[in-house]
Amino acid sequence: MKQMTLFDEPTTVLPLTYYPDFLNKEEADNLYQHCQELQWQQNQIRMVGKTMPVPRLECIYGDEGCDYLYSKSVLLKPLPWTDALAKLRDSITATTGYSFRIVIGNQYRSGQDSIGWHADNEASMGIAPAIASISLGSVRKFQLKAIGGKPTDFWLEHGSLLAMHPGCQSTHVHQVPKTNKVVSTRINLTFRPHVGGRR
Ligand SMILES: O=C(O)CCC(=O)C(=O)O
Ligand SMILES: [Fe+2]
Repeated sequence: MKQMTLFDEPTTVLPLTYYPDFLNKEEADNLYQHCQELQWQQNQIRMVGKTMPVPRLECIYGDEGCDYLYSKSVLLKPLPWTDALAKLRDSITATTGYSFRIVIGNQYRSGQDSIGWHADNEASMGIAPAIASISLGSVRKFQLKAIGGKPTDFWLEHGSLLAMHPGCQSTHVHQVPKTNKVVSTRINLTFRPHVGGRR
């Protein structure tokens, strides 16, 4: 007997959820303004024996003592939550059901700022972390692929929320590639859990 199929092509279920209109235009514009006043830093990363500037600006806010070390070389020490970031954290928790202890900001100043293929699997976030990210400003391409698989492209819009579910960081990697298109600033806020520190 011929097997019935519902789809012409095999479909893949991706371990993320995209909410394009998580914030309305006014909320997103106000948050973008607030983010411009955050304490952005130009950090240095050590890779293959060389020290180089991280290709974006970064900032971190969160619970006391929730330090975050990535790529074994960049140590981020959280500043206390601002009211606006704490409010945003709570509304993301209300939508997704996930809890967060820190938020890391990325500021992509131009198309030459980027983040390469990686998974956010630092031990400080615990096992199978859920990560939620808010995008503001210019739209940039975000790619997600299963390890050894082909990328799926997402265009992360102003005011959108992307939730990467538990397990995503073990099975998939993601990036925001450089682009030669003329793009202005994009700000991304990634809310993350943390196993240490004080509440
Ligand atoms: O800018 C983005 O959308 C992704 C940022 C990211 O992957 C990270 O901070 O780990
Ligand atoms: Fe990431």
